[in-house]
Amino acid sequence: MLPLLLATSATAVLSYVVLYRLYFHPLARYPGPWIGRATDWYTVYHSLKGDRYVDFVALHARYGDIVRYGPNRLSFSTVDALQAVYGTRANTKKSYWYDTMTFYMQTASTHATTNKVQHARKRRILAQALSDRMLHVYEDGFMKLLDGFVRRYEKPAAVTENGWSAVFDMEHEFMLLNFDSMGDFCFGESFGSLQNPSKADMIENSLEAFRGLNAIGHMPGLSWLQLDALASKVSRAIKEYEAYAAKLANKCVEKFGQKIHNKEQLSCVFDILYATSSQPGVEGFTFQELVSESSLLVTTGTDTTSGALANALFNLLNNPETMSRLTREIRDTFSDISEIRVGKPLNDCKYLAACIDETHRLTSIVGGCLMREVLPGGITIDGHFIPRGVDVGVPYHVIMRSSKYHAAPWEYRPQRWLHSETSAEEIRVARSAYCAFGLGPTGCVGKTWAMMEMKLTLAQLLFRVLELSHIQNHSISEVHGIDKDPDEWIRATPIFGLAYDFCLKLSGSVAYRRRVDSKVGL
Ligand code: HEM
Repeated sequence: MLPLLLATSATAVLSYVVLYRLYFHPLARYPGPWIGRATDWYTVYHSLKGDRYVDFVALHARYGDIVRYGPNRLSFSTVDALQAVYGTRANTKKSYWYDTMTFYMQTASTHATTNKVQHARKRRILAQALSDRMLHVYEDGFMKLLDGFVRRYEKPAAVTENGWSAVFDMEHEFMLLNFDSMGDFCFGESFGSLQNPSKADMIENSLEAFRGLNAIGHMPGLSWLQLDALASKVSRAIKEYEAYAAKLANKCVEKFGQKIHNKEQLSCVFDILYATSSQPGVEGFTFQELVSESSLLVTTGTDTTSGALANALFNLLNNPETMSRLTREIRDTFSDISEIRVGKPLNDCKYLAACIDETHRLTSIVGGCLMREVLPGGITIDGHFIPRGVDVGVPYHVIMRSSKYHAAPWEYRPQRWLHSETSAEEIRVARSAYCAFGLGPTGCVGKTWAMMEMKLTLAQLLFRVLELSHIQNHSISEVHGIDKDPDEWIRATPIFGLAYDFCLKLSGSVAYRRRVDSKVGL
């Protein structure tokens, strides 16, 4: 009798919750899939499946500019929403989703800090270490790694008789390069994964494990139900990584004293953060915060930049004319590989910048919808008042491929960003919907460095390598799961799904023929 009573009560409560959410909730008038309006299991399912970036495209195509995809969640697809949700004056804060990071880390990094005051404090310090004028400090370390990276394909063993190299998984190759470069950038020493790829296992394990953490972020109840075993791998991977980062940080502190004593230049982000934090009157980072900040920079900076490079290569390989034009620009601008450095000639490569912008637009590395919680006082988006407490966001793959803002939005057309080929008005409209690096006070603080790494890597690669070709053929519809003629999107190889919301990586297995002439000194 008791079990029956309990089952009946549970069913009654559940029915009440579902009916309330569907018909009486303050967001009840907004359209969306009924299962999503009723429960966050909808989002958990898609997070675990890793297809939220595709799902948002389908949801907005079906329901319009506003979609209720969770009981308390709204997704928007307009420029007005971008500003209202993420802009400088947005009355929002990072949502609960970011707090899940602190389940497993001792101290929240800037990225994981949801308190606006604390976030602003950390961000001010971080911005000093990553400002434009610091680029030259980090440049030498990166150039050395990049040289080793490009040369690695020049070893005789990598080349077959007909001049083609062995096949490389370029997404993985870029990951090793960027992992090492972030080690150098953050702690002043490369992780050495280009020489020994197993050194990158730590980061690869943690990425796959983020799948569970991501799901919990969308439904905190999962952790109350002790289902965070889903993320136990995250916990292990992050602990292992934190211990490693703490070791590196201690080493940096030791070296810092010597550098000051010998009047040497401070050369890594940790040094700059440590120096800034030690200034009198500055509410700087504690040692624990320094470790957390630098180690988290490594993960935020590795996966994003390497993924974006992989996506750039994917788009170029699938658009041979664009590849030729870009290669011409690089080779007309530089007459020797040693000239490809940070500076004006590289910045003057307008087509290179356009190819990178177009890569971010069409194949944004940010997969899902970065959530913000509406603060007291609410916000108004496109004339709709959204009350406090609601989670709001704009999915990148929707807004950056919207025909409202971009002509032929599914085509890779770098010229859409060039004033010589596109009207100022079209560019203004497209820019207003461009958000690859986020916007406002929580936008990417590493953007300048990331863009520089991408420009240098692509320029060096296209300067040195004669020809690149995809080896394995998979259609883009396999990658994106969208209804698109595969012939338009030839030869893509999905390498990495979408374990974490923050990641869409394409590219694939690539072989190359190297350029053999005096200019590249081979
Ligand atoms: C192509 C490469 C990159 C892309 C597309 C990218 C994109 C983004 C985006 C969209 C955000 C906002 C995330 C959010 O709101 O949750 C972000 C934040 C951030 N990015 Fe990047 N990023 C890239 C590379 C980098 C690099 C190289 C670094 C480090 C040097 C970096 C450090 C950060 C940090 C620390 C934040 C958090 C900022 C804050 O909360 O104030 N990113 N990035």
